[in-house]
Amino acid sequence: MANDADRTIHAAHINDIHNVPIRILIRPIIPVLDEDKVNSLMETIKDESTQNQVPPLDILWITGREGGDYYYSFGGCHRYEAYKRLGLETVPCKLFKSTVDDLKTYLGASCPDLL
Ligand SMILES: Nc1ncnc2c1ncn2[C@@H]1O[C@H](COP(=O)(O)OP(=O)(O)OP(=O)(O)O)[C@@H](O)[C@H]1O
Repeated sequence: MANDADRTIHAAHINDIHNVPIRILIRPIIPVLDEDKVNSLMETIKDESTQNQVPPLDILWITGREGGDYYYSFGGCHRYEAYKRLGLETVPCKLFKSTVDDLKTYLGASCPDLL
């Protein structure tokens, strides 16, 4: 049985991991990165025997008024950067179906008008 302490609140009941194209992820927050950590993660991800040690990113999946899908990503800054620098097309993600109200709790007045 999985250890609940290893899971975030968002992903606690979501088990499916999807390979999501990195180009469709919306990341509104500019991270402050620890370069050593990004490099170390790149090494771990590159090696097939260790890449499963890196947990998937948690994504807020929001459907807009016109039916479009928006994939917001907040945490996982170092993992995201490592996948991006490796030139990988997709990133393992857990999708959490969310609403614009959820998004507002992250973005406040910067929240886009999706609904
Ligand atoms: N070489 C590695 N360096 C750092 N973390 C690693 C490495 N290999 C596996 N991991 C795992 O990857 C995850 C990294 O998550 P962590 O919260 O530290 O950073 P992040 O979420 O990518 O960035 P941030 O917390 O800044 O948004 C951890 O679960 C850690 O155990």
